[in-house]
Amino acid sequence: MKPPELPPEHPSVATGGVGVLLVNLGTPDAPTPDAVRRYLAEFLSDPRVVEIPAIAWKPILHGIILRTRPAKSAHAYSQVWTPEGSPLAAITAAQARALQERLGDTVTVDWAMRYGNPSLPSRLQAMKDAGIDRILVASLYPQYSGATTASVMDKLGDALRAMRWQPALRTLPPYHDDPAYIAALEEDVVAHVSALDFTPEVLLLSYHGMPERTLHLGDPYHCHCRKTSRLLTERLALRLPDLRVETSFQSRFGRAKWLEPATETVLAAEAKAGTRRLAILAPGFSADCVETLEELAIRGREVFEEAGGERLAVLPCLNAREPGMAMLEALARRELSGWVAAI
Ligand SMILES: C=CC1=C(C)c2cc3[nH]c(cc4nc(cc5[nH]c(cc1n2)c(C)c5CCC(=O)O)C(CCC(=O)O)=C4C)c(C)c3C=C
Ligand SMILES: [Fe+2]
Ligand SMILES: [Fe+2]
Repeated sequence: MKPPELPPEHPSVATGGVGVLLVNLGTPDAPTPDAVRRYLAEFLSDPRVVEIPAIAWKPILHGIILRTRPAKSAHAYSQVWTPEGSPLAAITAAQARALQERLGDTVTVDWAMRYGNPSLPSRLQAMKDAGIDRILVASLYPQYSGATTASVMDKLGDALRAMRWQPALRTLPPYHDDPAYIAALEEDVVAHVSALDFTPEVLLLSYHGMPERTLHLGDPYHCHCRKTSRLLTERLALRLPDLRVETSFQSRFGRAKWLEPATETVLAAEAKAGTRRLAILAPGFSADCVETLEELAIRGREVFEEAGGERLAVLPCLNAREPGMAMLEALARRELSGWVAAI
């Protein structure tokens, strides 16, 4: 039977598209104190990130932190800023372009940030307006934590609540122990370590820290990090048998106890104990950012060298290079199954 014709004044409606929305944490729009203050105000007001009751936290945030930290952080950002903007945004955009290439034009790939720009609600709406009504939201956090993965889910819920006509969504599960992720890290570490002009004695796997309390409250983040380290260590033992692999947590914030050991403590302790050549990898970051390029490669290096270390290599994150993109393609194809015929 012929479908009834739409009345002539009916607007055309785009539907039926499938998309992937890559999401990362977010970053300031510029390496200036004002832009950093705007970014930190949004980020540090998220109760998933700072789990202190608002009545106690707001005066500290607005009275102290947002008055002092933006200038310090803006200096850190200005040391790593690129012609394409913040490294985190530039690399996430490059990952989206590379994934688009790999998936072909049956799937539309876009990217968004949890905090700052391009915002998650704006890109979700833009995809829906373009007729993409089945969307895989892929948060680029291999290890689950309430502060990251769950916060993206909260924001998605907020965005959906404001939409009359919602797209169907799928979300990428944490992939901390996925063989494709471990294989990408293994391949990348072996390639980078073999290309160094020195042989590191130690590979330090440095993850972003979290308040220790979150572990006791049931957040699986610490276990996910430890499992990634264990699986990667097992693989590397076969390829680089003389390399000792250690794990640490960086980026401590505030006065509470954070997960240990702290990266800077390990860097100093290793150097003092006689380690002269060390490589660091940050497997929990899918893209290089201020935490790897400034905190590890600039400040971490100072700590290691001041304690007697001689050579430090900060290995790049998976970024948009082949091993990491092959992994993202494999994860995306798996999660899109049934939505797209044999892509
Ligand atoms: C209570 C504070 C913070 C928690 C908890 C936290 C968790 C967390 N963060 C990442 C990933 C990134 N964090 C980045 C920067 C950053 N993180 C915090 C604080 C907490 N993070 C601050 C204040 C900042 C800004 C920089 C600074 O002022 O020191 C970044 C880099 C962003 C960039 O623009 O380059 C990433 C990525 C994870 C994975 C995580 C919990 C697991
Ligand atoms: Fe952070
Ligand atoms: Fe940091």
